[in-house]
Amino acid sequence: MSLLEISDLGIEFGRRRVRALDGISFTIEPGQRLGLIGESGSGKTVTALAVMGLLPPNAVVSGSIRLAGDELLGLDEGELAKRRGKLVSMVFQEPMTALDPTMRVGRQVAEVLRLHTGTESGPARERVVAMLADVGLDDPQRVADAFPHQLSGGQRQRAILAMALINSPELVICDEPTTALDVTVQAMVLQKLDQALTASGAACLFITHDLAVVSQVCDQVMVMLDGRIVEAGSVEKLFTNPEHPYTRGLVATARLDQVPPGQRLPVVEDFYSGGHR
Ligand SMILES: Nc1ncnc2c1ncn2[C@@H]1O[C@H](COP(=O)(O)OP(=O)(O)OP(=O)(O)O)[C@@H](O)[C@H]1O
Repeated sequence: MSLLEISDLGIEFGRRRVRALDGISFTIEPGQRLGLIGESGSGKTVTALAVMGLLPPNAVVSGSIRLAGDELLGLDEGELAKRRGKLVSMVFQEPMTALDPTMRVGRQVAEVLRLHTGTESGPARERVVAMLADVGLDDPQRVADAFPHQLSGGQRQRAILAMALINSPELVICDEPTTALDVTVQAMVLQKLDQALTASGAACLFITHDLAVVSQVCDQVMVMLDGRIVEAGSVEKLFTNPEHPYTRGLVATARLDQVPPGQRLPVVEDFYSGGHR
């Protein structure tokens, strides 16, 4: 049984039923890391939010999302909340919006642990500090006692990683987790993510604009364009033998070995107007 099985997932928004996802299907096996790459507005984030059960109320969803064998579509908020953080967790792009500015970082990570395991505060503190150390924070006691604004962007993003990993979820969804960081910090956070995923054996859906980033974390990748998956395969195959014209355009303009981390992919307009074929 696949860990995540998405079949013919469609999402439309609002009364005018604007289509954001057009019947996509894919699976993630336990421990597998799958990249989802595509330009802004192609539907990457709505795919992630659908799996988390966090779509806004004006979203009309069709198809099927099975996580660990259970159909998620149609579950009530209580059932979805039980799975969030424990079975599946998400790392968002902007750590400042994911962290509560008024609460010390250690307490925020401990809350996620307590919510799902009921761990008492003494042992929770120990687990939290150990987890902060695991994601590469040098002074985990100090970080645990700090408020978010007292940390650097890279430290905050690693605290978010700790929060996403503390309950050993089976699937971690990362939505542009390092886009807001500068290049050297980005590389370090990706390395810690890679190590933490390897240590826990968690699967990962990794959303990014960035060819270089996807190859650091994933071996399989899907290319999304206008709410559809237009190509999927191993990172190596995609970059050596891309089949879809859009993917060919991406690869032609951004050879993987020449893309510095942080560089954005060309957008579709560049492709159609720039003669990348
Ligand atoms: N709450 C909403 N109401 C209406 N339309 C929405 C809503 N959220 C997303 N959309 C639309 O769904 C489509 C897909 O958006 P999505 O955020 O998934 O793109 P993305 O690929 O993640 O882009 P980015 O890389 O910029 O985050 C877009 O056309 C967007 O305008």
